[in-house]
Amino acid sequence: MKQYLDLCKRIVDEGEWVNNARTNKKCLTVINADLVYDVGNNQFPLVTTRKSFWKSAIAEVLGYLRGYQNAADFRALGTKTWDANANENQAWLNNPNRKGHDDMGLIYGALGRAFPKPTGGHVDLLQQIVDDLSNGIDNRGEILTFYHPGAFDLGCLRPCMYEHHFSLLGDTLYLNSTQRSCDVPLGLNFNMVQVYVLLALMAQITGHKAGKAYHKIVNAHIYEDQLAPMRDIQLTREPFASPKLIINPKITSLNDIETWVTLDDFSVEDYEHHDAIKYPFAV
Ligand SMILES: Nc1nc(=O)c2c([nH]1)NC[C@@H]1CN(c3ccc(C(=O)N[C@@H](CCC(=O)O)C(=O)O)cc3)CN21
Ligand SMILES: O=c1ccn([C@H]2C[C@H](O)[C@@H](COP(=O)(O)O)O2)c(=O)[nH]1
Repeated sequence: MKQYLDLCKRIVDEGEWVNNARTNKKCLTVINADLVYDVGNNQFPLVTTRKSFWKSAIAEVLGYLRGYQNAADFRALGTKTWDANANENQAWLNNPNRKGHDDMGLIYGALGRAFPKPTGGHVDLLQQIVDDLSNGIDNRGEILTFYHPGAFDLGCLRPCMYEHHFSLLGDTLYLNSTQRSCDVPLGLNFNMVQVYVLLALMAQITGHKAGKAYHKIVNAHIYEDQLAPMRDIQLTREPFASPKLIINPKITSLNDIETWVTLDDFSVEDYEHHDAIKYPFAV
């Protein structure tokens, strides 16, 4: 939580204004931030200086792992967070590749679970990584990537957290996640939860202890209309102690995640937080 607040404060104190053409908004921006989550010791990085809707964040991860590409599937899991990008973004609405209402196109897991090969066909990157790690193999390239520049015009948004690299040291699993662009008030509140949950789940289903997750952010920004609530409300609040995330121990395989896991398989204990803050969302 402290590292999150430090980053918010750094943007407010040292950020530079950058015009963003896609959203037509200005962003107060810094380059490079490195966050670390101690997953092995259950230091769940949930924001406490406002109410965090952590279930939505986990629903997004489950959708990515299942390769979903439709906002209705994300809603069925329990989050509406992809509705606006699927249905309100004018560039995507005008794109002839969009297949109707709620279609998100080739994004995130749709790529990671079926990455197109130059020679034709696809590779299921996630299944390969799960198989390797389950057999104790780390080939120094256990990389789940959602980044495919040739597919940018086939999806509603380029992936923000675009790469997750897993590593084994003995029986401990580590994760390095890379994010190219980060909406710190809204997106990062979720992305910290997601990096944490991804390592915890992958360790659980591949039979390893979870170590640390290292989260690299390149462009970290606050949109112009989010600055006042961040600076004048959220940053004036004292954080509470970190809560605990509990994951159903019956989740033991990728197939479980694909077939029966729901948000009921996750709970948070001892979550003390300040009131909700509704930040504007840039489509
Ligand atoms: N501008 C922008 N920021 C983002 O963080 C973002 C995107 N676009 N587009 C793709 C996804 C969608 N994400 C979202 C979308 C909405 C919320 C949001 O509205 N959060 C509210 C309420 C969440 C709820 O009730 O479930 C919040 O207070 O956190 C958060 C992340 C993260 N990503
Ligand atoms: O997981 C996510 C997804 C998206 N974001 C934010 C980062 C940016 O503010 C927008 C994406 O806009 P681009 O023009 O494609 O950079 O969404 C996030 O923080 N986390």
